[in-house]
Amino acid sequence: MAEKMATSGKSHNSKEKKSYPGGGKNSKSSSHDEMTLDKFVSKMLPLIELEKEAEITASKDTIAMLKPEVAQKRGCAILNLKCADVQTGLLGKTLLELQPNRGDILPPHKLTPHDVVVLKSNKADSTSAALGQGVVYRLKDDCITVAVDDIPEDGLNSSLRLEKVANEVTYRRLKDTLVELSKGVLQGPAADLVPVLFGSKRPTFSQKPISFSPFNKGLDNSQAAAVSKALGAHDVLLLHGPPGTGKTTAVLEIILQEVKRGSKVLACAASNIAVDNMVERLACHKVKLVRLGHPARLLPQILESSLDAQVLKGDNSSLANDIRKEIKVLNSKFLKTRDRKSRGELRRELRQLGKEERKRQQQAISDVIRDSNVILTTLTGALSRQLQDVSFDVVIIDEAAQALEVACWIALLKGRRCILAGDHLQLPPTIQSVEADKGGLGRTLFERLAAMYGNEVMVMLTVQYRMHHLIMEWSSQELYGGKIQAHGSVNRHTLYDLEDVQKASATEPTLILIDSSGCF
Ligand SMILES: Nc1ncnc2c1ncn2[C@@H]1O[C@H](COP(=O)(O)OP(=O)(O)OP(=O)(O)O)[C@@H](O)[C@H]1O
Repeated sequence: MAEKMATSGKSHNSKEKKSYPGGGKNSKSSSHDEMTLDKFVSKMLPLIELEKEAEITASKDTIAMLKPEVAQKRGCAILNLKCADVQTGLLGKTLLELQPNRGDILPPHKLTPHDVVVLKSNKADSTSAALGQGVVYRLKDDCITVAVDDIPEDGLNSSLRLEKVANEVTYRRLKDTLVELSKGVLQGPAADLVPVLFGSKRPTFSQKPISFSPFNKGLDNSQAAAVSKALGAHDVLLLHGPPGTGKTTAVLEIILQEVKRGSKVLACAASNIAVDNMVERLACHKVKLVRLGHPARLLPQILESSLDAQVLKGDNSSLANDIRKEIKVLNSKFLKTRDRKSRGELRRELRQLGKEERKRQQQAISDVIRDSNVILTTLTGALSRQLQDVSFDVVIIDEAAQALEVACWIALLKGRRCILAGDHLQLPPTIQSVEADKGGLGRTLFERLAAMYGNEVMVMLTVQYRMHHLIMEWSSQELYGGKIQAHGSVNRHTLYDLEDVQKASATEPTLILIDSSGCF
């Protein structure tokens, strides 16, 4: 899935060294960069399919072809579970709490919140149909809670097992986006943005620099210039942030300035952690924001900002709460009932109530979305039902150089302007399929626009706040045209300067180069 592609695993990307993009108005783009919308769609559709197949094959390799006991040993299945409780969560989802049949704690496993899993009878072989499919919602040592759309018809009273499966939802969303991009987009909010991002219309900026009174009084000159340029961008700006130069700091200032001027902002990143980071850093400002996404995937400290938490506070959700209580009572009845006919009736009643609850919840959700100035979500989360028909004045994407271009389009189609923050000279997204990678799936929008427009749409941050100048020097010279400076607060700091670090040969020098040839 896109998030994983962006953050984990071994990349097949073969780029080893990139040159500094000294593009600009007069820079010539290679034929590789002359990408029309039609070309893009027809090129990406098969590559997405290849990537999906690669992920499915990888997951089949680890589960379906293995005996259940072996799959458990490898951490991608949990055997011998019993269903200890059934509850309802937000939007009528059913939460199944599964506990070990034997012993107090679950066996060691690699399941994490938001993994897609199937629930099977413990005795079922690898080809048997699943009782249901769901998402890991909560994990504790002694139980695992799975959110399913519908309560399984049969089998919950027997011994169960969970198996991790490939998440095809992301790929479906990527494909849906490509299809949308290819047809109705010219009437959508991004109608004027699309031609600019495909090179058939020139990007424009405000004639005069936009002055602003910063919320963050400590912005350095390059950050302030980047914010000003972003506020003056009529369609697109690339905020190029080499390591530790305060890319996210500048992004937050842009968000706050946009809200101040009355914009509705969609702020995204490829990974949940990067989105949570923005939420956490925005929370101290008086800005109406909401974080979309499954609560099981959010950092505990930002749960208050989540859609679930805000919906629960809204007036519209009290009715839904009453319905949920009713559902809970019926659910426990359902678990105890063995008679087939009564189970069927209970199921019908539960379905009806679930529908009603969803309707009420949907209203409560729409209220929160309408009243928020900033909506934060992962890129694939931007295609969620909650944002259907919602448009934005500006879409801001952090970590844009680690996100698939197709994933960026999920968010971009909802906005009139966009700001992409990232560094295309660092690692690109991870692609599982060698063929898809060769075909160009991993080439990011950030990189493509940097090559197509160069400095015409790009500003670079030039002061870094993370490392000693000697560590920075190499990358600054090799990749960033020697333009990066180390801020005074880090310019000369070493490991040894940190509290509780002992003086030693490994902590005193700034940089130790180790010849690793022959080590592997
Ligand atoms: N103007 C500034 N003055 C002082 N510290 C700053 C400034 N801008 C950024 N920093 C600090 O620099 C560090 C990096 O900032 P930030 O996380 O915004 O950068 P980034 O470029 O997004 O980082 P990364 O390299 O992880 O992508 C943070 O500790 C931040 O507080």
